[in-house]
Amino acid sequence: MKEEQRLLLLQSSSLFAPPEGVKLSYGTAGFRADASILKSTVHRVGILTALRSLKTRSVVGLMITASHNKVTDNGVKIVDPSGGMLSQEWEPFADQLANAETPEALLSLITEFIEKEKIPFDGVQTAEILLGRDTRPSGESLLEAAKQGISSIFGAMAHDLGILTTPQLHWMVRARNKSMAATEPAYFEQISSSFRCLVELIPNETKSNKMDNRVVVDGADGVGGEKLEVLKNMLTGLVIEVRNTGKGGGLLNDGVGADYVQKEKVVPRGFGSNDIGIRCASLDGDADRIVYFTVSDNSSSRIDLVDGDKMLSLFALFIKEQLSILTKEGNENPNNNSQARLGVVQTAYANGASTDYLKQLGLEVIFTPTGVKHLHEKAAQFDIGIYFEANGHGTILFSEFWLSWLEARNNEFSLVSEGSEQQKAALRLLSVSKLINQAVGDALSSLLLVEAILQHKGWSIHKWNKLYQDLPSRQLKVKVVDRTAVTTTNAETIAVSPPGIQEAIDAETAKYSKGRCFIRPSGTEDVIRVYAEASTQESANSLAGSVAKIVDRFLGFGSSEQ
Ligand SMILES: CC(=O)N[C@H]1[C@@H](OP(=O)(O)O)O[C@H](CO)[C@@H](O)[C@@H]1O
Ligand SMILES: [Mg+2]
Repeated sequence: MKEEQRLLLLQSSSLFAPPEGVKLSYGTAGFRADASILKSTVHRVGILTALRSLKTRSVVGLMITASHNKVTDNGVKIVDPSGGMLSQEWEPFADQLANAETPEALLSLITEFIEKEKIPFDGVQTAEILLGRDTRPSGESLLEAAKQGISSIFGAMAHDLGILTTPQLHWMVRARNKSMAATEPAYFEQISSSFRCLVELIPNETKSNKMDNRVVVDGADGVGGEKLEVLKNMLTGLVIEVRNTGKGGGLLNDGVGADYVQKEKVVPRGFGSNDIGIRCASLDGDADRIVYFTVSDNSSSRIDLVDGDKMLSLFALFIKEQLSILTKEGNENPNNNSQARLGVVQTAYANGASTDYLKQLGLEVIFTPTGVKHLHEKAAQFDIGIYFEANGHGTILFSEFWLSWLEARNNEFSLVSEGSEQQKAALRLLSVSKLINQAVGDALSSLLLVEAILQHKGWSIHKWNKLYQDLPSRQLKVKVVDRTAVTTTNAETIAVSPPGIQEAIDAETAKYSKGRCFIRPSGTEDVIRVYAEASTQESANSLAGSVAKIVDRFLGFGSSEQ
C-alpha cells in the first residue's frame, strides 16, 4: 500500500473514535445499535465496502437502516454485487474492523486483509458504491460518515441515492451489475408493469366475480409508506390506502409496523373496529418485510394475522398450479417437462401447521437458521426457491437457467399455440419473476404479488387464511446479562449452551400437548428470543412464559445458575 494511502486511512479514521466498552457484531443483518455510537462503525464499513467493491470488481451497496428497531437505533449493512447480503466469509473481518481500538490497529488489519484476500490495490481498479438510507433522523449524519470511509480509499466513488427502502437498494445494486437500468423509476416501472401483466392474465371466470380490490397498508411511519404513496398511483386494478406514511407525525416502528403487528398480534396505530372485514397489511420500518392481517370481529384491538408462512404457502400454491398447467399431461414435446426443482425454505419460527401444509402439497421443505442471508443462500439452490420467515421476510428466486428455459417455451408457444393456457401459465411465471424482487425480500413487490394472486384466484383474505389453521404460538424477549452465552445448533432449535438449559426447556415443553419451544440470541436486539407453540393459545403463552423464566434463571441479572 502506497504511503499516501496509508496516511489518508490513518487521518480519516482518527476522526471517528470507536465506542468505549462495546463489542459490535455484524449480526443477523449488519451492525445495529443506538445511533449515537455508530459513526465510527459506519465509517469503517465504508472502508470495508470499498474493499468489497475492489475485491469483486463490481458495484456494491451500503444501506443505513435499523429495519424494525426503534427510531433511536440505526445500523449499516453491505449489499453484495449479486444484490444479496454481504458474503458471510467477510463478516469476521467486518467485526474486527468495527472493534479495532486505534487507527494504527485498523490500518494493520486492512493491510493484512488486502494481502490475504489479494485485493487489487494498484489504483487501476476503482471501487464504486451505491448508498441509501431509511428515514431515521440519524441517517443523514451516518451516511456522511460512510462517505468519509469510502473516500479514504483512493479513487473510490460513492453514489448517494438518498432515502430508499432496503430492497430498492439491493435491487439497484443487482441491476447495476447486470448492466440494467438501476434507478428508482426503473424499479417502480418493472414492478408496476409486471403486476399489470398478471392482472391482465386473470382467468375470465374469476374476473367476473368482483372481489374487493382494496387493501389498507400500515406504512410503519417509515420509508415504505412514503414509497407506496408513489407506487400506488402507477397501478390499475388495485386501490391502496396507506396509513402511517411517516408524514402525519407518528414515530417510526412505534406501535406500528410488521414486527410489532406480527409479534404482538394487535392492530397498528390508526387501525381499529372501523376496519373489521378489510384486507390490511403492515410493512416494517425499511420495507423489506410485510405481513397481512384483519381486525378481529370480537375485539377491535386484536388481529387475525396472515404471516410470512401464509404468504409462502400462497406463492407456492400459485407457482405449483402454473407449473402443472405449463407441463400438462398429453403434451408430446419432451422439452416441455418443466423439470423445475421447486423448493421452500423456512426457519424454526415457521408455524408447524405451515410446514405440514407445504409437505402435503408435495413440496421439498428445508430449514435454516434465522436471517435472510441463510434462507436466500439455500433457496438459490433450487430452480424456483421460495423462502419466507414467519415475520414476513422472504422472496422467490428463479434460476437463470430455468428462466431461459421458460423464455424458450414461451417463444415456442407464440409460434404453435398463441394464447393457449400453457402460454398464459408461462407468461404468468415470467411476470412473477419480474415482479418479485430477485435480490432480497421486498415488502412492496410481495404486496403486489399477493394482491395479483388473490385476484387471480378470486379469494378474499379470509379464504386465503383458511389454507391451514396456525397452531397457537407466542414469542417473548428476555433481557439477560450476556445473550451470547446461548449458542444453538440444528437450525437454532437446540441450545447447546449454557449447559442444562435445553434439558430444562425440554422438560417444560413435554408438559404441553403439541408443545414446541426454542430459544436463541437475537442478532438485532440485546435479548434472548423465546418461541413457543402448543395446542391452545393459553398453553402457548404459558409455555413461553415458563421458558422465559428458565432463561432468566440461567442468564438473567439475578441468575443463580452462573
Ligand atoms: C424472530 C425474528 O423476527 N427475527 C428477525 C430479527 O432477527 P433476530 O436475530 O431474531 O433479532 O431481525 C432479522 C433482520 O430483520 C430477521 O431476519 C429475523 O427474522
Ligand atoms: Mg426490515
